Amino acid sequence: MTLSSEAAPVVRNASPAAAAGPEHVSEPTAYDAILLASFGGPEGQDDVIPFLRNVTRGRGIPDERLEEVAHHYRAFGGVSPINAQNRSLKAALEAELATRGIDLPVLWGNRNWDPYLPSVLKEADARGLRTLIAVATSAYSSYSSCRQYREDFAMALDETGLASTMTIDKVRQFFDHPGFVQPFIDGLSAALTGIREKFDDIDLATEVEVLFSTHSIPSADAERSGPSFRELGPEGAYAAQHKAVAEVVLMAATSGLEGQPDVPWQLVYQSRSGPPTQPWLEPDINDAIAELPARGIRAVVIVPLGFVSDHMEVMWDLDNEALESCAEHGLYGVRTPTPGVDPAYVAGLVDLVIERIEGTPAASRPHVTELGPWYDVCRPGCCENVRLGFKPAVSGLAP
Ligand SMILES: CC1=C(CCC(=O)O)c2cc3nc(cc4[nH]c(cc5[nH]c(cc1n2)c(C)c5CCC(=O)O)c(CCC(=O)O)c4C)C(CCC(=O)O)=C3C
Ligand SMILES: [Fe+2]
Repeated sequence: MTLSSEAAPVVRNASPAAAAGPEHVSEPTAYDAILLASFGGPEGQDDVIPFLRNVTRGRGIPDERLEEVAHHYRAFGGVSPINAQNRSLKAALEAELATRGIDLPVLWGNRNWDPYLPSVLKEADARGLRTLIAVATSAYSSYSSCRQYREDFAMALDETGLASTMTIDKVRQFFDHPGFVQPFIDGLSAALTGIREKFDDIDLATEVEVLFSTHSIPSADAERSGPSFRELGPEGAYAAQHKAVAEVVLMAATSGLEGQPDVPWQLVYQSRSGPPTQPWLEPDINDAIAELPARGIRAVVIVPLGFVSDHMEVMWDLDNEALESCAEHGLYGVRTPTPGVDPAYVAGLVDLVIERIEGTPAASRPHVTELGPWYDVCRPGCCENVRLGFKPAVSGLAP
């Protein structure tokens, strides 16, 4: 069943089974294909401005301003690492599905660059694939990392005329799924061991700081992240989810180290954009780094907790800018890996699809924080954008 496109604000294209399920978990569903949905990125210098126009569409940002953002991409030949990451991830998912004997095609579509979502939906329709389960390359709850994907699915269904014949559900936000979390634990554990080997006199409990870094978002978006009925503090589900995962990662990474040191840590934000008058989540990672020497810190581990793979934000804002900030302040700095195509992560994404096919009860769903397992179908008002206004979205419940 699909609700008509005029009927907003309502759930559109969430399968009736999904909408009817208990609070967290939808009914078992026989999906035809996985839709690997991502942000997209330019693949050459000529793509950069058209890509940025896509990202900022509807916000009237002049090309001159876009050129300022473009210099990150220009420095890498106009090529974002994100598409190569997604091609690898698609291949890894296909290999994992084949190993498990699961016959489920993986379609890859982006919000902001080729292959665009509408063309992928047309292809799916032509192949008779009409009940899709989306895996978005984004783990946490916020407008940019969840709802905007759901809105763009709804838009693509409208644009292609498939809204009444195709269903797009979406796996739960997987910030606390063990498959996503494990690569961060492994990376942090290796980095701390490496620091101990490099500086044999260093005290991990007083001279090292772990900076868990994620994308900053407007404070107004943070406040509205997650379902409106959950009291998760003024920075909403977005910050709460990151903090909860950071604690788990730190605990697991240090428990294997000799003496189980209590390593200081904080959640920091990066890649802020928007006008300076608009409040975004803080502290910025570079400001946080500047404060560290005065507290006797000698080494910093940057854990890119908000990123599923090596995006431009990781390559530029962390490896270029943040590690440079460390050097400027006389700090030894190291950045740990993103999940990328780590086998635990790939297997975890497949598990997230299987739990939807099987309708696994909430109690049996893996999750490593008290906040999860997150909802199969977004709750009323979830991650609404107060700046850009209401748009219909799939895979969510009406207020
Ligand atoms: C939370 C979050 C994620 C993580 C979730 C997810 O992974 O989806 C994310 C991912 C990404 N963001 C990306 C790139 C960009 N994001 C922009 C702008 C913005 N991002 C925001 C937030 C997020 N963004 C916000 C609140 C804005 C301001 C726009 C607004 O007011 O709503 C702009 C416009 C220019 C600018 O404003 O700087 C660009 C070019 C790329 C591709 C990188 C590559 O090529 O590797 C990726 C994966
Ligand atoms: Fe972004």
